[in-house]
Amino acid sequence: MSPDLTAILDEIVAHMAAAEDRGTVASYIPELAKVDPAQFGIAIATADGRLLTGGDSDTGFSIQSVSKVFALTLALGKVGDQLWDRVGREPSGNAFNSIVQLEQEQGIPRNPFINAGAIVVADVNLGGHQPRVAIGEMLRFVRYLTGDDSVAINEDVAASETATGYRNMALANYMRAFANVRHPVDLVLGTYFHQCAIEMSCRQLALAGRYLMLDGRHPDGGRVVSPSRARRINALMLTCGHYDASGDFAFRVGIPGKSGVGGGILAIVPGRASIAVWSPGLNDSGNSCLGTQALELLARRTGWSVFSPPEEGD
Ligand SMILES: NC(=O)CC[C@H](N)C(=O)O
Repeated sequence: MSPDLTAILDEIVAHMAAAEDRGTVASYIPELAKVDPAQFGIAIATADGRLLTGGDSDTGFSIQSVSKVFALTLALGKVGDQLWDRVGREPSGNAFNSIVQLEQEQGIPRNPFINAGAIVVADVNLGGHQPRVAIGEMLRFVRYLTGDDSVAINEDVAASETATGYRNMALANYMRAFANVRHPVDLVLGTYFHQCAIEMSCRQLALAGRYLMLDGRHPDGGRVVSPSRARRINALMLTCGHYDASGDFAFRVGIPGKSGVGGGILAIVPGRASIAVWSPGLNDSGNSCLGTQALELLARRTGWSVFSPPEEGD
């Protein structure tokens, strides 16, 4: 029997409204520190074309590292498997902005979902163009996936991170020393900071993720990526999407997911659902505190962990 998603969403929204520990809003990007931690939103786009929403599902937030999924998809479209010569596919076991492995591993980041890996991906997406070309391409891609041309970049957030992104500057310069960043560092970071500053609501983000639940197809019938590429992106989300808490997320939720310091998480249940949750307060690993709890409850109520046996009749 398929789960009663409306009742489950109501339960999740009520539960999150009553939560006392809501985590801490990211403050290292000053513009993000201004966001009200009381908010919580959720949206579920199902494979059969429904869209269910709850809480602050239409409020825009900074997608931050969730953008790494879309950037990876674009970069794989440009250079294919050659990308893996420059970025690994292993969980890092370190914080999202860590630099420690880069020296031992000759400037090759562990995976495309930590900052170092996403900076290499941005370098690929820059592809000899000016940042505004690469940023425009990214925005058009996300709008196409969402089916909504109102998705935009929050320039204040991009400027805020440009002014304070010392760690990312260090990572990019360090990789440039290994020739794994090939464009000037300021251009690569300009691209990266703007992709992180894309603003979306849970409703828009759940819609944008549909190609990953549909084996690489856009719901309009077009192909975004091949089925095997969609499966591989989902595999990376499961193993690397929550930094050094990826194992814990797989243990508690069991669904491929990618988080961002804006408090958003995109989670993909292959063949079933594309889910976006958002609550700005983060836990110690930099992942949304209530967002993680909401997905844990959702997975329990629906049986949507990818490790669950298929439902009878599936
Ligand atoms: N985890 C994140 O969302 C990090 C993204 C952020 N723009 C940064 O580079 O620090």
